[in-house]
Amino acid sequence: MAQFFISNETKRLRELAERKLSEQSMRDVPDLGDTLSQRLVHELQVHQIELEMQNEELKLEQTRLKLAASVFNNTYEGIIITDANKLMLEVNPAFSRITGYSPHEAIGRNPKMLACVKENARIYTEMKAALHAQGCWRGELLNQHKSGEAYQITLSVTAIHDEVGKLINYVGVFTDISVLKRHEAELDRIAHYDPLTGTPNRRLLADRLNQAIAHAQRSRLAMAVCYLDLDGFKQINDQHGHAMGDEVLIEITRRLLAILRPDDTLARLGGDEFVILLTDLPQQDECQMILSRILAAVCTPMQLNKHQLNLSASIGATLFPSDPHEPDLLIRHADQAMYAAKKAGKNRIHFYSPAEDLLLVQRNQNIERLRSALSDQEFVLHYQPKVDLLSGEIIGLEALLRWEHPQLGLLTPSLFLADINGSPLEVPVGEWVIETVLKQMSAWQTAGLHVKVSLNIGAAHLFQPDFYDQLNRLLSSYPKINPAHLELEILETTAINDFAMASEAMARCHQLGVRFALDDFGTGYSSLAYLRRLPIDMLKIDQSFIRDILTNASDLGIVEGVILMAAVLKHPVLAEGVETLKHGALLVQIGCHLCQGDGIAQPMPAEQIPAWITQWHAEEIWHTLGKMMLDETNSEVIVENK
Ligand SMILES: Nc1nc2c(ncn2[C@@H]2O[C@H](COP(=O)(O)OP(=O)(O)OP(=O)(O)O)[C@@H](O)[C@H]2O)c(=O)[nH]1
Repeated sequence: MAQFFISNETKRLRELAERKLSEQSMRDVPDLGDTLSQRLVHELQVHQIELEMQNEELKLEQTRLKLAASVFNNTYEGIIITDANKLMLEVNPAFSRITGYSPHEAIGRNPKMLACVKENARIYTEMKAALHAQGCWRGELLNQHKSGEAYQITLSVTAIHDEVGKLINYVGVFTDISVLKRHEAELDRIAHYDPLTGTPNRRLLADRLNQAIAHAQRSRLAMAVCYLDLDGFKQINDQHGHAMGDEVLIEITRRLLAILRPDDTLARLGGDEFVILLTDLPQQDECQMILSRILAAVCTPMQLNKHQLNLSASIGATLFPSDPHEPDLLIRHADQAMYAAKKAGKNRIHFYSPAEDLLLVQRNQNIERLRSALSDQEFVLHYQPKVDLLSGEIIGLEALLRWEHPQLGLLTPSLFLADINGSPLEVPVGEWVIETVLKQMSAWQTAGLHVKVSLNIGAAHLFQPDFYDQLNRLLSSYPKINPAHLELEILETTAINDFAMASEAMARCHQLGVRFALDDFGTGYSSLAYLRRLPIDMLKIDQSFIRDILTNASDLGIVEGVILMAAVLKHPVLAEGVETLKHGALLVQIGCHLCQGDGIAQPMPAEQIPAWITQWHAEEIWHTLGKMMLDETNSEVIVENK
């Protein structure tokens, strides 16, 4: 066969030489006639041209080969040439650089010696099929350096056939892409993982949640989306610094991962908020069990930098498919349930319930409506007088919130205050109340009416870090008002449940001159020791005790006890909810002469106050109370007491 090509090549060269000679002869060769010598000369000339041409072509070929050799030797890519049996015939220097094997160690062996064969098993099957069908393959493989270190390559393999189609060689060209892969992995890590804890971030959580939902649908086992938020984490940052806060988050992550199974997911959404996906749950009990273990793990005291920290968490959970919604909504439901756990007192697990959800939706609508009520100035304040039934003195007024609803008319707080409390509206509404009261006091003062006013302050408002500054700013803008004429009423439960915060906030505001009253006194079963340490100027006995004192001996007993307690604490005491003058008469008799209630005056708009005051002084009702006690009230009480 080679012979065939050689003679063909010879023939081609001869023809070319003949043609070249005939062109030349026409120009410069003298005509020697048709003799033997002429033919010989011709033959020689043709042969000479033939040799020159061969020489030329050899030079060209040599240049090409040199170039090919230079590429083979200098290219950055590793090159392997094998025989048809895939045994290496030639490798280039880049091969040795990448693989760690010298040509001597490689030649005669199968290139699989370079690879992590087990990891690449599927790829080899694909490669074999592609080489068979298309004569080439391109893809990625995991190789192992002579030193044992794994590295990733892209490889393209081409099958080489001879002129008649017989497979004679394979040529493989490969590049080490480990650095590229490491960069890729780094970018992936940055995009999908939380840098502090190394757990998936929100984006990866979305992927995992989709997978978990698909898995739950296939397996027919439930999946739980759980939202975990540490309780009081801000305080750890504030007390011990952000770096320590970070360490807490890392330690919490470690504890949670120790409990979760490999198929579960722990993601950090930011701050102290984590989402946990629990898969393959036969029932809710199982979920409850795992979450209880998680809660216990969070609560186990933590020793960090010589400090012992006691943490807890609030967890909300929802189960798919009983909560059959899309991923975003499942996370929102778990978040809502977590919020309910916080509201119920923290350090607990709460499961999402659609009925609760409905209530929440309604509440959010209500809050939105109340927000526009505030901006549209639909809130008003009514004022209820507080009097001394012994002297007849008006000791102050309590400002009470009302909503002048455009359709429903005047609404009392029992219809809307629950929606405001604990909502983002609590502070702005509270600030509106303080400002409106100060404005009103200022207007009354200008009209010659100097009267003390009290208002109710919610816990969330009082505990705002800038409450003192805000109050100070407001008081400064009404310099004619004596701060001691402003009284802030806080609930007994607020003061006691958050005793440290409450006493600190109250003490600071006290320095401004404002006074404090403890509202609903008696409902909190508070210890006297606690109450004694609060800067209180007035105790208000809750109206629930007052309402039935005329007919219920035990209520009367309680009120007598409360009055005694107030005396021990050396604070003035005022009875709220005095519905009739008879109640007032009895209260005076048992030692409480400061009263407030519909029996004296109902809450009224500010503009009616001056007229009421005039009338109160004119009627001098308090002078008749002593008679009332003797004639009627006493007898009723005595009957009951029996
Ligand atoms: N150390 C640290 N703190 C962070 C990080 N990201 C957010 N925070 C802080 O985490 C705190 C989250 O506080 P919240 O969850 O709002 O407050 P909390 O005190 O836990 O209150 P409750 O959840 O109601 O118990 C805030 O003080 C943030 O400034 C972080 O990467 N590291």
